[in-house]
Amino acid sequence: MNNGNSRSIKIGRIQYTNAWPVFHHFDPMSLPYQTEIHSDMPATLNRKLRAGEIDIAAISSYAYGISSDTYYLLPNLSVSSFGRVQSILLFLKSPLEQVIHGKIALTTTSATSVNLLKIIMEKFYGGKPIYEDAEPSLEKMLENADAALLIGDHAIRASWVDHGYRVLDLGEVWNVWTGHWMTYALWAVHKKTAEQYPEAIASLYHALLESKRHSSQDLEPIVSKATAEIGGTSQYWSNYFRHLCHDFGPDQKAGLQLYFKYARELGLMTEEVQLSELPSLHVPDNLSKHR
Ligand SMILES: C=C(O[C@@H]1C=C(C(=O)O)C=C[C@H]1O)C(=O)O
Repeated sequence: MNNGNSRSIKIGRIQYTNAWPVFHHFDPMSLPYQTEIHSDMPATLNRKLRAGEIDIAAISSYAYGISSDTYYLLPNLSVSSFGRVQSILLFLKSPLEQVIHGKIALTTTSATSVNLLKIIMEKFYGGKPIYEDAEPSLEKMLENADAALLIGDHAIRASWVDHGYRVLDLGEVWNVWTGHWMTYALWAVHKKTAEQYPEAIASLYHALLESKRHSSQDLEPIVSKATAEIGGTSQYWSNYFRHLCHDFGPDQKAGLQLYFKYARELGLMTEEVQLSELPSLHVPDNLSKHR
């Protein structure tokens, strides 16, 4: 159905399980306007949103930070953790003392975590490693690097293999050093799209919130789906989803602003970031089936 929109709204969906609680019960077909779903790795969605190839997406919080003037944030949506996240992992082939001055292979799928790793290596550990981008495949990455950073399901699968490498959970390291939350992903919409199609974006936003609410009340559907599609036990996935937080309140904002501050201090970004949220809108009945 096309309810007055002259074109479909293009939505970017992170393929990794960490975003499932927000997307699983989100049915774009139930929205009263046309949509197009782009299901991709975070780094691809960052690029597509930046290029205007999509209108609204879950993207790396770092990617939001460097383009925050052109996007609105969808309030109270994120992928965050307080401490261990279990899917942002540095696998160490060499001892840590060697890694911090050695070579680290970085997954090409990430933006937040590669910069979080730089903050940890350089600001917290006082090192200066060489970084090299690589496809997310642990053994290949470690062929000529001292350590390898993987995120999302690539990290989860690699953590199940009995390879004997020491593993650092970057959510945990961040929390130990700062006492803060860490936010890895945010939902952003082009200001232009939000201004042109305010009701469509508001109803889409409400559908995402509704999916998040549904998942938080009952993890079973996403736990079963993850077990069937990725493997592992239902205990593993229940524990994984329980440790993730998909809200974005004052505590998560404070942690993310500290990350942005450290990133600026290291020259990884230049501007201060205003977290400007989508202005709240009344969703007319005919545009929301999700209230
Ligand atoms: C929690 C995670 O957060 C992800 C990390 C991202 C990044 O490093 O840029 C982007 C999106 C998130 O989905 C994860 O990868 O497991």
